[in-house]
Amino acid sequence: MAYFARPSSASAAVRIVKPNTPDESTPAQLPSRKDSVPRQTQCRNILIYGFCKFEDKGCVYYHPSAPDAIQPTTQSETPAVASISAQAVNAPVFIPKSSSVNRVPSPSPSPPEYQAIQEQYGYDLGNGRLGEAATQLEPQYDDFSVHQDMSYYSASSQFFIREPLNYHLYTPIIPPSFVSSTSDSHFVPSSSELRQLLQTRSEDVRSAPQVGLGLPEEIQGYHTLTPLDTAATTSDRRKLFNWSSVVYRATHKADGIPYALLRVENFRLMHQAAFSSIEAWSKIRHPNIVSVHEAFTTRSFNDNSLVVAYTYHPRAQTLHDLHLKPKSTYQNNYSGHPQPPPLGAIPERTLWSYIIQIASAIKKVHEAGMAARTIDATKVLLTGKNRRVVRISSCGVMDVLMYDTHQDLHYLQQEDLSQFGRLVFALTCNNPNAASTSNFQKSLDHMSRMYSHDVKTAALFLISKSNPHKVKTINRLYEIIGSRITAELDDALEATDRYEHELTGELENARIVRLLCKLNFINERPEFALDPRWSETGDRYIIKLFRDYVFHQVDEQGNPVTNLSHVLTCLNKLDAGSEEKLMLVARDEQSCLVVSYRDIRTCLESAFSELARPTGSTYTR
Ligand SMILES: Nc1ncnc2c1ncn2[C@@H]1O[C@H](COP(=O)(O)OP(=O)(O)OP(=O)(O)O)[C@@H](O)[C@H]1O
Repeated sequence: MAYFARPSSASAAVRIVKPNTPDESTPAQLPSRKDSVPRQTQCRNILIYGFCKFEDKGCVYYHPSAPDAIQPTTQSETPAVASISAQAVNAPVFIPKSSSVNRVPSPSPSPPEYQAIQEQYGYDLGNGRLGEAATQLEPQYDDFSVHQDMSYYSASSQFFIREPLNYHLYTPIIPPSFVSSTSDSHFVPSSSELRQLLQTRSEDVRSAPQVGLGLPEEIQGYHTLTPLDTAATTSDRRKLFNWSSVVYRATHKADGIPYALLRVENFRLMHQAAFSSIEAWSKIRHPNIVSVHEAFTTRSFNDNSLVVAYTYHPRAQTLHDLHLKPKSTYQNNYSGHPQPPPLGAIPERTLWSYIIQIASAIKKVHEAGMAARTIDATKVLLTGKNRRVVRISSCGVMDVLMYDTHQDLHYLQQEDLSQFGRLVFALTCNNPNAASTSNFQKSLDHMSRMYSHDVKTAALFLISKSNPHKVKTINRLYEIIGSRITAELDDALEATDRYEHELTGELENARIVRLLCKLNFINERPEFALDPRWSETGDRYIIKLFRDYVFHQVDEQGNPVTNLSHVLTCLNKLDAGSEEKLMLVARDEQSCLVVSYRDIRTCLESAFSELARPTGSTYTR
């Protein structure tokens, strides 16, 4: 067998090739200085295997006695060169046993060392969502398969040992022990449901509008108007005070982002100053308030319409549609007897979440010297089922509509709290009119039976009349609900952990995509620099063989191996520049190269920078 050191300084690859007969030549496969070998260079077999089978059979490299052997880390001297000996050329041909057996053992570290690293850092070769995807795409690959490379550290001696990756370059998934719960929680659904949720939202944003609705093509830069109202007919629509309103989803041409347009029909703006409140609202940013962007009037709907543009929350549902629309027999079911929560009753934990979030929004608005004026089940949106975030919508529109009435701010703020109280009554009793005089006592009894004393106290405080001795303010509500805020905060923090956990799983994806892009930029570019053998020589050839190793392996029956975890493992190691060696086999199986992932990474970087070089590159045509 003949060994050729790849003379390029960029790579320490060991090339093992079938010897050529004198008239055979493979100029393109071997680097230009291929016929010289460094006689004083330590044989790479010593480095890799600890011995060289061919030491006495023609191997031209230096074979030190055991104590003299140069450790891999110190091997950086300038190699001397020498010609290949005749024996070397006639050495037996290396024939790989099977194309899938490409692993080469590597000397360090010891398995316990690696295990310690693994335990300490929770390091996972196939980490990330793509790792999960592997199991999803390939159900036949069980957990063991995804983590098959970790099996090197089983007791069985038939497994090879791998070097650890540069684990500091990796971001392991947060170990489950640090995430209080990875299952469905108050705020965050299970991983797969979260995925589905995000997909449905994205689908919602891209859904095509109905045709033939006679809506304007574009108003004030907003196009693709799609009505969002759930009312079956126009007459079923609720009124916004005395005005009919309709909500559209529309995309703005400047940023391509969808917005919710609230249109008030037949409204004539008398004073431009009425828009001053919209300006004030557009400065309010709060997680429980649907952000206001702008307002304008238009005649595009063949009337005088007022339009206010808000942030669009895909798949948002009003609390009314979710909890109060008649769909169960529970509505107005005041039997007077204790009863289990009926189907559709809001669990107390959820109710508190709503109360705390709405209170927080009102506090923000009142502290800004404004009033919300739309604390109503038809205007509070739930944006996401598990992540029970509620947001007050339609803010600012009442200020414009009622501009002429000049209402007192204190009165409006008191009214916000009363509206809030009526909302709590409605939600606890599944009845929009639960706080009306005729229903009041029955509703209170019902609330007492179904919910804790604190709910009743908060609801009564909110609908009570303010008096000089006991002024009703949002801050006073906080004194009542304070003890419940801790649970909400805990859940919110847990949700943050969960989201970070989910995000971490996605973190590596970008690196993998970048690597794939680079590989694809480089591979198969016969036209580059008018050189049809561009991919067949030098660094590019190694990259091409690596691509085959990663993607084009076949099993013993010749079937393509489509194991995504193998792909991810290889790409992760390439990205980390692991010193681990692998054997790359030419397609004709007549030659192979032993290289480290670090070598391949160097080749990749150099080939890519050659491609990406702005000047001097002829690939600009
Ligand atoms: N900012 C928004 N993002 C996403 N959806 C929204 C937004 N604002 C309102 N919607 C949706 O638009 C629909 C209509 O909102 P609207 O305020 O008119 O409610 P409504 O009074 O219940 O309507 P309806 O006229 O159907 O009775 C609701 O289903 C609501 O979920």
